[in-house]
Amino acid sequence: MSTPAVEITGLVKRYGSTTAVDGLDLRMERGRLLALLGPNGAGKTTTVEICEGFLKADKGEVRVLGLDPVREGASLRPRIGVMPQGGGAYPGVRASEMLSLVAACAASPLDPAWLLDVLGLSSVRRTPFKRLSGGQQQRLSLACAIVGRPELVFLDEPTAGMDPAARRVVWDLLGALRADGVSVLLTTHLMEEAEALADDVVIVDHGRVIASGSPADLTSEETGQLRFKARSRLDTELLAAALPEGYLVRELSPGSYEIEGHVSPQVVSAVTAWCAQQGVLAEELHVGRRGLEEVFLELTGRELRS
Ligand SMILES: Nc1ncnc2c1ncn2[C@@H]1O[C@H](COP(=O)(O)OP(=O)(O)OP(=O)(O)O)[C@@H](O)[C@H]1O
Repeated sequence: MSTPAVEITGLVKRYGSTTAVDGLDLRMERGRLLALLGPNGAGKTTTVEICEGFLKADKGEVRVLGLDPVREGASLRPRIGVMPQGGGAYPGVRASEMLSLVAACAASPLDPAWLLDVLGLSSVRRTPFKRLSGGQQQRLSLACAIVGRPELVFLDEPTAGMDPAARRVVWDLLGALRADGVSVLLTTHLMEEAEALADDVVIVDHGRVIASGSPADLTSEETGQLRFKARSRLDTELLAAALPEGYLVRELSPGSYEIEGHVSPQVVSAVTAWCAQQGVLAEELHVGRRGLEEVFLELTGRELRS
């Protein structure tokens, strides 16, 4: 079996009296896309920067592609791509020059012109970095991170500040990278992004992992909702009595009902049977699971950053 893309054990990093990372464990297999989620200040960027070799850990073991990012940084750097938070470039350099410069450092780079085109940046290729919009700067930074055909890319909030069309372009590109077997570790505040892209999600808070699994694993907890429409003012107490104990039945607005609890096939059948007994047809029946955002908020007890 190949070494994992990233393996972190007992990672600790302190800044003075602040413990940014507090005994974090994480394992990411090759060829996966892992999304690191967590509230502001949870320790995501610190963790990623330690993996990239930019910061030194105070305690713990970190291996990236089997290498120590600090001691073996020189061997590791050509094999990874890095997109730091907020991009980062010489303000006066033109978009295409910057990408070509980075490409020139790689043994077998992608064609910079093609990459600019894929990321919708061809029309601004002669524009200095400082005059690009925030979203364009982000896309250029992403291009720089992947132009060298890395085996593993670290992307710190890659789509922050992008409009929905640009975000879609980036998502497509990340999907293509993953299909090519590239390992991707990204941080994000967008639950939709994690749900759409990630094979694995790791939620951190206060510098520790508080939950991990696939998006489906994390959202397939017992609680779900069944919604349906019927005539208004059905007797919700009577409906609740027809279900096993513990289900909450509410009329959200006239004629619009919600049942909260574990929605099994038996529950769906009991609801429709009960409606039939009342001589009403349950329409627009919808079974929903909790989204990643709800799970996240419940676990961290905090609002997301917008
Ligand atoms: N250079 C630094 N000096 C002092 N404290 C720092 C430094 N960098 C980060 N911290 C602190 O370490 C903690 C973790 O910060 P980090 O940037 O890793 O969190 P994050 O999860 O990436 O947050 P965000 O979602 O806001 O980017 C925070 O309390 C932060 O204030």
